Amino acid sequence: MSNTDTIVESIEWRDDHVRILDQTYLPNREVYSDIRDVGRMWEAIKKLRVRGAPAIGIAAAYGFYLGIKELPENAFESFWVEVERVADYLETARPTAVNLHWALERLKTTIQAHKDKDISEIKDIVLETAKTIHAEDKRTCKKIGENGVELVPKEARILTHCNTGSLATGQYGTALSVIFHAHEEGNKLQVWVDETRPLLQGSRLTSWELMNAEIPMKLITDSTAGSLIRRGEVDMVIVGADRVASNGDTANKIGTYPLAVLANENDVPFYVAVPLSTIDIELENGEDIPIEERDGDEIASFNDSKVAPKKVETYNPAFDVTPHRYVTAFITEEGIIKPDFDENFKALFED
Ligand SMILES: CSC[C@H]1O[C@H](OP(=O)(O)O)[C@H](O)[C@@H]1O
Repeated sequence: MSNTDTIVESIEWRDDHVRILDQTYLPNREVYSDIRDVGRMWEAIKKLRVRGAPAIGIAAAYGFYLGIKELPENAFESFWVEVERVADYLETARPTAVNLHWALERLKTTIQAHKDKDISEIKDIVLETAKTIHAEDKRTCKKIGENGVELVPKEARILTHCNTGSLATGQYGTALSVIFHAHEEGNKLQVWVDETRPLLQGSRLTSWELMNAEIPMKLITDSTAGSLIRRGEVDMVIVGADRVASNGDTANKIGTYPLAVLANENDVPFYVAVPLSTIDIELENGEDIPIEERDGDEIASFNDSKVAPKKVETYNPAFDVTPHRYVTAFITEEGIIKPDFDENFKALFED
């Protein structure tokens, strides 16, 4: 068994509930939580107990099932009203990662096609579709990793931002899947891991995943990345994404945009690893991507102790948008997508 097959799974359907690895406790404790209702799933997504665009989509799909599974089976009209309400409720958990919306739309479209069936059958279809979305994502992320290996030099110093590993997806990850697979192929890697303030997905989660996989890495502050790039100590940057517009403008964790500009300025390739489920093909460009603004206390406190004066004013956007001109290529399950992104993405989405 290759060591990529032993990579952790952050979310799992178990008989009648969802089991998640609660990422807010990592890396110090591996705490698993059983989620049995849609309200708990909404809270888990909101608090980043489960996080990362693909994982959020999978979690929302299971959450949707949890939200409808107890609905009465003899009240047809109110069932369909509740279906919309549950989907709308889950959509409010986090606005930027398009996978949340994509998964819910896919579930609603699927059951619309079975409107003539009994409610109990429709509930079963929802659960089966959620499991399919989950299984597809594992295969998709493995493929992203396999496709990305061709871009990784035999010896490479790779910089990455936030967490894009198995924890952020069904398994393997996106940008980290490329790193896992290149390592598996025998490439000599060293990964620069941005800590990724304020929630430290890099230091807490990416470090944990890479050390578990025994991949050489060094943890750095976000503000160190620029001088490493300037000094020629970074051979490539690979990040994930939360929403990609049809022209290639990319929303990702805050701090991605400056990395892209610095990589471009220093002729370092900047890659975005992303499943097609994160591409919002209806969106013309990145201007209208909703950017989640989170509680300022995430900046003003650390481990429940204040690191800023009481009542300090804050601004805490969780994502930024990188214009497509700074992206060298996208690494997807369908292969490497180079400019013109508009044309090439549309070709991928043609029926
Ligand atoms: C593979 S998607 C990972 C993506 O999601 C992260 O955001 P968050 O930790 O807030 O869910 C970050 O933007 C990653 O690139």
